[in-house]
Amino acid sequence: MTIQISGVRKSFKRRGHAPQDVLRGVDLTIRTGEFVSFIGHSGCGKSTLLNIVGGLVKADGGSVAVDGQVVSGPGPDRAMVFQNYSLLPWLSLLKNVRVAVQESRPDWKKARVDEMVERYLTAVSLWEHRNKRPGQVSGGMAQRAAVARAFAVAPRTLLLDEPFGALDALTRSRLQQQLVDLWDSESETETVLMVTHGLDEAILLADRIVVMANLPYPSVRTVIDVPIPRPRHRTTVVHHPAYDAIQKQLVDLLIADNDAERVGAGAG
Ligand SMILES: Nc1ncnc2c1ncn2[C@@H]1O[C@H](COP(=O)(O)OP(=O)(O)OP(=O)(O)O)[C@@H](O)[C@H]1O
Repeated sequence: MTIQISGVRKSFKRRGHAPQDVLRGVDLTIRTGEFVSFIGHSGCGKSTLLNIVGGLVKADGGSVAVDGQVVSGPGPDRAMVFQNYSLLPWLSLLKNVRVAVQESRPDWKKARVDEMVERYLTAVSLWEHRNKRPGQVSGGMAQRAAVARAFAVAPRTLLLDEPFGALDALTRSRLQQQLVDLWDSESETETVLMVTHGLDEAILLADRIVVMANLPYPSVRTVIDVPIPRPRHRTTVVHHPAYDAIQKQLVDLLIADNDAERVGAGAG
């Protein structure tokens, strides 16, 4: 499904201050089947943009259209995964996934719900832990349950907001692989948008990396193609001839943005 982001603007009111512009005219087209990462300094509006695409936050201006339909709220075609799992702590992993599927897909028969819940809890190796509550499992397992929950509603687009940011490096790398495997599998999920702070994670996973700019002009700074063929593996991807150049470009852009923000803050 094509996601067309056109002139999206957003500002937030701040008590005792002028409203803060968080996004000033974002234009971006995301094609069906793409994996797009969003990177930029803290506070540059990455989560806000993802939430606008997810229909959780309303833009002040501009629009997001999915396959030509303007987004006016959340929908089962777009599932989100957040850094803090956002599982319901009083429900088992199984019930967390099942409740989400039942709410998102009220038209599905029980057999279809059960099949999707089992398929994705099994795919993330949690079926035998399905009766445990989130507080009884590790952070990595809880995040796997959140990933299973997102895939189980069969969204065509997955929106990931720093999903692995709170995990240790080893767990993070396993989950990155599981995510790509699920995306590559026969899942209905075609397109992935992922906010990340990890340059390596962005290069490993993305077809394109959207670098967001900070104040004084928060928007899309540039979009970088990652022409590294799939399947990619973290141990080999770093040896690809394009890897170092992309990493350097990202570092340079982020440093330049830091400097621009300092100048902007000084001028203001
Ligand atoms: N609901 C809100 N009310 C007021 N301000 C908000 C709200 N949501 C976000 N902001 C502000 O908007 C700016 C952008 O926030 P956002 O979370 O989109 O940034 P981000 O790039 O995702 O940051 P991070 O990388 O730290 O998660 C921040 O200054 C934040 O404080």
